[in-house]
Amino acid sequence: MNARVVNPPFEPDPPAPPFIPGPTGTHITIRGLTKFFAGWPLYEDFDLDIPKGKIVSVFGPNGCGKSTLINMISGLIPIDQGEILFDGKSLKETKIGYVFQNYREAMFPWMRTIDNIAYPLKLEGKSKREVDRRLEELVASFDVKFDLKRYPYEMSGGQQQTASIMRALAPNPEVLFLDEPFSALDYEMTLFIREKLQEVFIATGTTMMLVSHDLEEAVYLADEVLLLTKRPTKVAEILRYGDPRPRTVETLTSPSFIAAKKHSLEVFQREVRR
Ligand SMILES: Nc1ncnc2c1ncn2[C@@H]1O[C@H](COP(=O)(O)OP(=O)(O)OP(=O)(O)O)[C@@H](O)[C@H]1O
Repeated sequence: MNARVVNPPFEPDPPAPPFIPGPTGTHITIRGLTKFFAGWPLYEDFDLDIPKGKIVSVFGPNGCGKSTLINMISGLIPIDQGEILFDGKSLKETKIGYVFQNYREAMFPWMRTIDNIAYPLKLEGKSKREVDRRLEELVASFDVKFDLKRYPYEMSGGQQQTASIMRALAPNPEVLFLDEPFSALDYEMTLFIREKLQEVFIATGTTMMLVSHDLEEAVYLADEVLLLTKRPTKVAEILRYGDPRPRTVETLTSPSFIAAKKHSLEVFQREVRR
């Protein structure tokens, strides 16, 4: 008689590896992050610790997944596998802000700029008094000289991006993600917004993750430069850069800045050629 196996033996999934927390001072812990696009791995079993109260610049070869990384951490793109925790909490329990490269599509065109900035506060159910107080604080800290009653499309690119950053910061996020926030701006506006961002960072200590194509900008703002490999993407190196803040035009010619930039460039070139 032929023995026929009707039900194959039950094989439970292998147990998930134990979650290993990051070192003291870690804000975002990423473990076993896996993401495939069209059957091709972009990230596979990727681990990373992002420190709290620091600016981390993400830099790496074209298409290595810089934007996808911050989009996965911020929940804009789903992950295939892995775990991402913010101070041990899930994304749902964490307040985050996001600044897009394309500010023209980031604002609601039917709302005045001031209402765009107030929008996340209203979503949180803040009273008119609380909203007005927070808006006043933001206007003061960004030294806003333009009319926020105008619609976004009536303002310059730099003014729109300033307003986008104000909106992202309005609810006092625990983490701010910025995807090439300066790449569509002229140099003067880039310098202005970069300084404002640095001032806000000094005042609030908000953890920030910044994707940048510009190595000078990436290093200038960073406490850590996260240098990535080509895909399947790994951490090539994490470069710590500790010049005191506020960093100024003089910083750009300091030996430590030049050394950090040179080293980052060497790692980048090594990875591009690999
Ligand atoms: N929705 C998608 N479907 C398929 N492939 C995708 C998708 N999104 C991104 N990719 C691919 O994943 C890779 C990483 O994209 P991503 O935009 O994150 O890289 P990046 O490092 O930010 O790129 P760049 O340096 O060009 O700004 C690229 O090869 C891209 O083509």
